[in-house]
Amino acid sequence: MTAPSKAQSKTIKIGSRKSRLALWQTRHVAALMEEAHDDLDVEIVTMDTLGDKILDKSLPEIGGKGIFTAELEQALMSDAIDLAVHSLKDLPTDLPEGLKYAGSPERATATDSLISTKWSCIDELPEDAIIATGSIRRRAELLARHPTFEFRDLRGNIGTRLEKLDKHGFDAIVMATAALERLEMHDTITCELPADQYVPAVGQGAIGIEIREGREDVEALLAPILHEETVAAVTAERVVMNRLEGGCSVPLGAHCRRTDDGGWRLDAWVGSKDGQRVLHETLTGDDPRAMADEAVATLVDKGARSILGHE
Ligand SMILES: NCc1[nH]cc(CCC(=O)O)c1CC(=O)O
Repeated sequence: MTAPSKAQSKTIKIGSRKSRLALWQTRHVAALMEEAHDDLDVEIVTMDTLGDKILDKSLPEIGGKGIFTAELEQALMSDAIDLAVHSLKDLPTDLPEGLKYAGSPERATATDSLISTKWSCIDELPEDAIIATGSIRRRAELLARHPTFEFRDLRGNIGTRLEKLDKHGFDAIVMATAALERLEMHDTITCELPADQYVPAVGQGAIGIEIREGREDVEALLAPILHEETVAAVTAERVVMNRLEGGCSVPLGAHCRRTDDGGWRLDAWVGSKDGQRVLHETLTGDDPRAMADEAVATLVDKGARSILGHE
């Protein structure tokens, strides 16, 4: 007998970072699991990661993969927690030996949004606008279309970032739409940047659940809360990132979504940090995984690796 009987109450420990967004996402997963299973007790275990502790450096400066995940991964490895909830965007594609990406619930909005108290949207910004963003992808994508914009680094949790907008006199900041929606700060959004022009980060807007390999018990509990379409889309995006060796330190975006006719569309974007050299592939079809392979092959053919600085 492997499945616990329904009458037996089971406790599952979910690991989470402590930020408001991380806790929102973890509570969301906990609620979905409790809804899907009678007699499941969910306990949330919070911890700080390197990315939470070091706030005075940019992400590429801190360097390395997994700066938001390593501490949670140690807890997974020792079974101190049964699953870890991440922003999928922060979960590297190559995971430590013995751990795996278990899937995602339904994705929220994947786009980036512009927030400004001075201007009504991106095309209204002055030529010398000062934009704050910690993301080299956002910077490169904005520079590709608006080469005269100036940039300032921006780190910290969402609340801190919003405070800095007026305090430092920035013209705008750019953040993930999903984060603002989840924290009920949708009102602060000045405009959403269209995903077919400003291609979002791989996995943006999706929650990623990580588990230890061999935990079939946890996989069985997760099965009813996973969203097939989301997993297919983000898996294609993660293939693009993995093949192009893109972490958060190279300007790379990939966005896969269903189209109105029931097919799929994949946008893959790579650029140089200054936005001067850009490749953007758009594919449609019915197999996201195959479309990812094709996008990578085309991008590599057109020189993606040299643009990203890998050769
Ligand atoms: N790297 C930080 C991070 N990781 C996930 C999100 C937002 C939520 C998401 O994309 O799912 C953010 C903030 C941001 O990009 O503005």
